[in-house]
Amino acid sequence: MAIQTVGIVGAGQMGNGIAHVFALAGYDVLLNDISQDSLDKAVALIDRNIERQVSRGKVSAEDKAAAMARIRTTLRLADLGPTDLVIEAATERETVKQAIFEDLLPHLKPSTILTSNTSSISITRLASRTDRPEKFMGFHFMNPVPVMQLVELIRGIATDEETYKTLLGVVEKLGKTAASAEDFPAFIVNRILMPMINEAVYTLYEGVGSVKSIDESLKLGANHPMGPLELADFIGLDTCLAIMNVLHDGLADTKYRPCPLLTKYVEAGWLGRKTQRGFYDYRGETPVPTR
Ligand SMILES: CC(=O)CC(=O)SCCNC(=O)CCNC(=O)[C@H](O)C(C)(C)COP(=O)(O)OP(=O)(O)OC[C@H]1O[C@@H](n2cnc3c(N)ncnc32)[C@H](O)[C@@H]1OP(=O)(O)O
Ligand SMILES: NC(=O)C1=CN([C@@H]2O[C@H](COP(=O)(O)OP(=O)(O)OC[C@H]3O[C@@H](n4cnc5c(N)ncnc54)[C@H](OP(=O)(O)O)[C@@H]3O)[C@@H](O)[C@H]2O)C=CC1
Repeated sequence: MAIQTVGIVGAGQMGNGIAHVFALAGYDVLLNDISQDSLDKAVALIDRNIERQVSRGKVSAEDKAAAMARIRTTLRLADLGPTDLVIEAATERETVKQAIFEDLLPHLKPSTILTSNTSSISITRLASRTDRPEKFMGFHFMNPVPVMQLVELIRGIATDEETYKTLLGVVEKLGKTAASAEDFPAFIVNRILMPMINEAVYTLYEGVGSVKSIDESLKLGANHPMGPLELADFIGLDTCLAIMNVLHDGLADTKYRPCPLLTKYVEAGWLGRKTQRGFYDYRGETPVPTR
């Protein structure tokens, strides 16, 4: 199936990155959020990020102007009805995602492919509550979307071959690389990455190391581009906790129990970079560890 128009639900860090790469690849993008402020911030951020690509000679000024002209925003979910592909990238909470699909379904044309950028939630379960489980897939981009090469494609139990092949073609057009994962809690990347991050939080909780020593150890001792606590702040501590809860509940194994310190940070509203405070405090000129 040919895809030209793409609706994106949720204009947070993932939604704006996804809009950025789709617009640059020539797709018409309609970005939706519940807050006008989030939509405005997302468009301003996309503009800044593409401008940086222009200044580095990676994108031409004409291509930037064309991409920005392809991005429209709306507060009304129903406006996404006529799009060919919908990518849901709202908060990592199953009830939020289910409500979005429920509200969207009456407005969708029958051929629209529905996808979720969820980090962990069952694609089969989300799909089963829609009228088109065969046209439903997990479409999992990595953060920051304009930089990361991988897209995980997750087929639910009912996803048909045409939907899978269509999304494979989209990933190719974006210039990214697809990896297929089976539909089990947190798929591949987060099944492996998130327990490591959670273990880093336990290492902090038990006093084995400080924020600084844990991050430095993994950066200098294992060549990770970011330390695990810095990466957790970058992803969002609410999202990290949500993924650990899905692993814990879905696999029923105590080895996935979320660290109580991670829960405490989320309960404090210290969600990482997006709220200016997490394992680091970002309110000053340079990040300062909070423990
Ligand atoms: C939770 C999930 O469900 C799944 C996930 O996404 S898990 C998270 C996966 N992501 C990671 O693991 C990221 C780990 N970190 C990294 O790879 C690197 O630190 C990084 C790519 C983010 C930054 O790299 P760096 O070398 O330290 O910084 P920097 O030189 O400033 O950036 C490299 C490039 O990325 C771009 N960039 C960095 N952050 C960006 C952002 N948020 N948005 C857009 N572009 C960005 C920079 O402009 C720069 O571009 P050029 O090559 O054109 O100069
Ligand atoms: N962060 C990461 O590294 C990655 C995250 N993901 C997944 O992507 C999704 C989004 O994550 P991320 O962008 O980090 O989260 P953010 O918190 O940055 O953004 C979520 C956005 O969704 C909006 N939103 C909430 N409810 C609705 C709704 N009903 N309709 C429309 N928009 C809504 C929020 O609005 P408001 O702020 O106004 O509440 C916010 O703008 C999650 O499923 C996450 O697991 C996938 C890969 C990587």
